[in-house]
Amino acid sequence: MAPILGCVADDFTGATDLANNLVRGGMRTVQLIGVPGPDTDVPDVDAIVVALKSRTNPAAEAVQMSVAALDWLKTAGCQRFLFKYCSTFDSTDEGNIGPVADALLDRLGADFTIACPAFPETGRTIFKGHLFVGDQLLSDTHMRHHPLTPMTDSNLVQVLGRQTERKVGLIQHQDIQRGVEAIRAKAADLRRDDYGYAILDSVDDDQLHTAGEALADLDLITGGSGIAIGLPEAYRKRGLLKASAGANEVPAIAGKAAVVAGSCSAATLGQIAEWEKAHPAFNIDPLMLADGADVVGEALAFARARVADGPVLIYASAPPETVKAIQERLGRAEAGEMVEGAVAQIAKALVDEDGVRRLVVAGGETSGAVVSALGVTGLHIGAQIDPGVPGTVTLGTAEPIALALKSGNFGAPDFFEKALRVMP
Ligand SMILES: Nc1ncnc2c1ncn2[C@@H]1O[C@H](COP(=O)(O)OP(=O)(O)O)[C@@H](O)[C@H]1O
Ligand SMILES: O=C(O)[C@@H](O)C(=O)COP(=O)(O)O
Repeated sequence: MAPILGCVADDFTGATDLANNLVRGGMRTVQLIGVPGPDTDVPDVDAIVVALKSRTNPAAEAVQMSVAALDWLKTAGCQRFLFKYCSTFDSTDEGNIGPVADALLDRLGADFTIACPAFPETGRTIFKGHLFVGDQLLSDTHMRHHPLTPMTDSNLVQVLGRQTERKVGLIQHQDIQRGVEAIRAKAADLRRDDYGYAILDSVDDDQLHTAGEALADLDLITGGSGIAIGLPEAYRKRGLLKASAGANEVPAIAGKAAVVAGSCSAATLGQIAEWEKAHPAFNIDPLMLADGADVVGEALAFARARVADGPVLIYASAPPETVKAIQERLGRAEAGEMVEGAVAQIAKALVDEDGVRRLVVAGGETSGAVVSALGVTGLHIGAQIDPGVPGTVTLGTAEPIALALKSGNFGAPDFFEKALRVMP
């Protein structure tokens, strides 16, 4: 049977977040890393998530990768598609959410979709088109200082409107409260009035379940992982998805453990502080890296002296004022790439040379760099560690590795310890 849903995710942690919600709904899901080649076997699953590292690429590149992923998913037999981006709508006025969604709509010959980054379980809600994180508007949170995609406007109608030529409308809270038919009617009205997109309000999981039922037959849905929570049940009602127990079963992996972090998000900084209370940690200084010091070698020496006795953390993460100063000296993209490269090199050496088989990575871009360096081609999705983050087991590596890819913003303060305790 062909998969029901084909997904294109704009970063690797985002992809596991989406896969986690599909698995929790009972859909057998595999995550593939990068655009699959023509010879890649189509896994026997209900959903495939193609994880790209396209969130912060130039828009034209992100479009090209996303369309290639869509084409592969179409060839694999998928008939419905989902474009997954960040629940904090990480993007700039140049893209990449608008340009990629436009290109996917064009490729599918579709003229309308929704945009809904809501993920209430992690505090992301949308009300009257405005995105909240917890009790604050997005633009009042630390996201306004994000190293790559600072978010300074919470009005998603405006934010997406600056990224696309198509008209952007809104399906409001009260329409969703009125139920499935009201949502469909509002979507039909907007479509008739030549709107290409509707931002979809959603303040809780019930609304996302209602929206999932209402919109499950769109060719393309766009949003965060929350928009997927209503889809498995909608597919079951349509007879597309059979009851599937054990969608999250993966093998257990033994071996040494490490954590690497390149995320500078508030949640990660809190998790590092919590970890440092009881475990060893090494801080990478990007300015020393830039000066040519052997920071990678020092980090590895630090880890090698300790990893046989217990897990170690290597991190580049720093608070906003430090990141700002570093970016002013090195350039935003240059600093990001350099740090990602160093963290990935360290993770690869720990796996290849030191027997690390249980690895936690913090940060979306950072995860992309690490997963690419390790040669991972896919991930089996296991049970959830914290909302938005499942344990996974790698495909394509010489030996399977238990991997948790943590979005910067996700996870409780004790996430690193918990992940190493509960992941397969
Ligand atoms: N100290 C630092 N100074 C500047 N940039 C940094 C520093 N530490 C990490 N970075 C970069 O910041 C970016 C964080 O993005 P990401 O890994 O996606 O984290 P998040 O999931 O929190 O957004 C990466 O490109 C990373 O290399
Ligand atoms: O939707 C989300 O918030 C996450 O799935 C996600 O995409 C996070 O991205 P990073 O913060 O860059 O890890």
